Amino acid sequence: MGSIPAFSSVPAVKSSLAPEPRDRAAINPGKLDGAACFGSPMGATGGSAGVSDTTKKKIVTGDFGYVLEDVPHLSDYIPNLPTYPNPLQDNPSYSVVKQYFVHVDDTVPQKVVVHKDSPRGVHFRRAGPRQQVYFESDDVHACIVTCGGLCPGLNTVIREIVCGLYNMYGVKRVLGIEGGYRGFYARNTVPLTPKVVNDIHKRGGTILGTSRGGHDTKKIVDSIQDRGINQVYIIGGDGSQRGASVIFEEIRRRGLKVAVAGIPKTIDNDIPVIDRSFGFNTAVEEAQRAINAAHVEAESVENGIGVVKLMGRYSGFIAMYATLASRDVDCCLIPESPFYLEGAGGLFEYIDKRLKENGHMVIVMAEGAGQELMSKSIQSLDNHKDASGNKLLQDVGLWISQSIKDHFSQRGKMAINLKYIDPTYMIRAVPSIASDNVYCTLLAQSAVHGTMAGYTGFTVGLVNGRQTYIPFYRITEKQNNVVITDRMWARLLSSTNQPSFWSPKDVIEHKREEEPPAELLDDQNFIKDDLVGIGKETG
Ligand SMILES: Nc1ncnc2c1ncn2[C@@H]1O[C@H](COP(=O)(O)OP(=O)(O)O)[C@@H](O)[C@H]1O
Ligand SMILES: O=P(O)(O)OC[C@H]1O[C@](O)(COP(=O)(O)O)[C@@H](O)[C@@H]1O
Ligand SMILES: [Mg+2]
Repeated sequence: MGSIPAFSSVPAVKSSLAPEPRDRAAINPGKLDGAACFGSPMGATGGSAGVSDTTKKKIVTGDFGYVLEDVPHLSDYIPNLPTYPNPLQDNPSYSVVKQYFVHVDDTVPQKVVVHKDSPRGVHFRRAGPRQQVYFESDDVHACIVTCGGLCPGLNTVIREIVCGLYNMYGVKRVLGIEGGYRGFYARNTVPLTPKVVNDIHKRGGTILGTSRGGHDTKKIVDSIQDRGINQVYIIGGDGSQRGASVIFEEIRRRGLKVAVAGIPKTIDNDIPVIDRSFGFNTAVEEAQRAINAAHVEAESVENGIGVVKLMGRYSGFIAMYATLASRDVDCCLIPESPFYLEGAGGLFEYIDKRLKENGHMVIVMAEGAGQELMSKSIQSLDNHKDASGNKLLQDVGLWISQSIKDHFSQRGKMAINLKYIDPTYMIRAVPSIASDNVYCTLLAQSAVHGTMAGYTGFTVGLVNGRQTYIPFYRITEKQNNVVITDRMWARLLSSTNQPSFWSPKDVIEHKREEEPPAELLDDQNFIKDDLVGIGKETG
């Protein structure tokens, strides 16, 4: 891939102002607060504010430690782009809304818990419709692709992108790319209209199909160019967003007027920055059915043990929230919290104690938990990867079930009755629940508003209950994991009463390792405490 023009080629102040005409304040005459100051030509007036022009990152700083991690805009690399009035201003449904258009300088803080002297910290651009758009409706040729594993809500996002483009912006040409990234060059496409997508949110899966692997950037961008596509909507997880990022970079390198938007999808909730991923609540809800079944089976027999394995290759959020929601679970095992089987404080000792106390127990495991404990022969397959490069795991549920059975039969102490339930694919193949459907709608509409306004190279995401545009690198640079020194994991430990499998010395050392750096650009897990947070205001 050739070199990518850095933002340094863009005049500093323009890069923060370009997306909106300067008479925006007259249209939305709300009082500008301090955060809005960077939007005025602050660089020219001096002070501490300025735009970083040394990297591809579009960082804008303001007073009192204000930082905006902004997203690229088509006008960053294509000069003199014309703008058009947003057709929404004539839409009867929206025209009645007071200040429907988002103010040019609206941004959303990443950190909402602050002290009186805290710096204002990192912000993201607020999502939503802009007064001016960079595409004429008739000129838009959009495409949608779904990549990676399934997740409840995929069809809802597809539906709402199509309906958002049609109904809000009068866009008539939307193409579905079938079968994930490779579909751009190796599969068919399907025209998408509101009629075609009308009922799809009631179905699980994705009507477009999906795949792992098959990301050939050059072929994908050639196909985008050949088909005359100018808006690309990519629905997928961390891998897909990495793919979206390189597609965006190649598009920018070629100087094409093509906006690229990512809609983050992960059943595991392992994407950082965002409050939670769509479909996650549905998965947690569906997992309750398996846990209930395990509980019924376990409590109906003597020394009954129900083992449930849930998704979570590297992050145990589904297992943690399903456990907290259920209250029938006696032990939850996740990849982030190492455990051991034998000896004092180990799992076998706890099972023995729990069965003696209560006569039955339920264990919930994330599939990535305890991988390191599995026998050497199983671990020899450890380096096997799927087509996207994700580590292939062995069935930890089967292994732990067998280990528990072996342990109790060898000692001849206690006859146990163990039932293993593996609902892995059932929790992600279902249609999304109502709250996820609403969430998917807002994400899809935010993505449409963003691309129409000329933003590109962004992922749309909920940050502190607000829709935002987040630069790709923030989504892909690290993984969201359960922090076992956070309050949420402590809540879980106290609800199950399971051992932490940690010595006091381990806890102190772990806390030290997890100590968040004091600088501004850190990504603390402050919001993860309230991850489910569906009661928060959105939009
Ligand atoms: N670093 C990367 N660069 C480009 N494409 C990638 C990268 N990582 C993954 N992809 C592509 O993204 C798609 C989905 O990735 P995958 O890891 O399977 O799922 P998810 O997006 O849900 O994490 C696949 O087509 C894969 O080839
Ligand atoms: O068997 P598949 O389709 O590869 O999917 C299984 C895996 O996908 C996951 O759900 C995560 O995948 P994504 O990153 O695509 O969301 C894991 O929890 C699970 O191990
Ligand atoms: Mg992934």
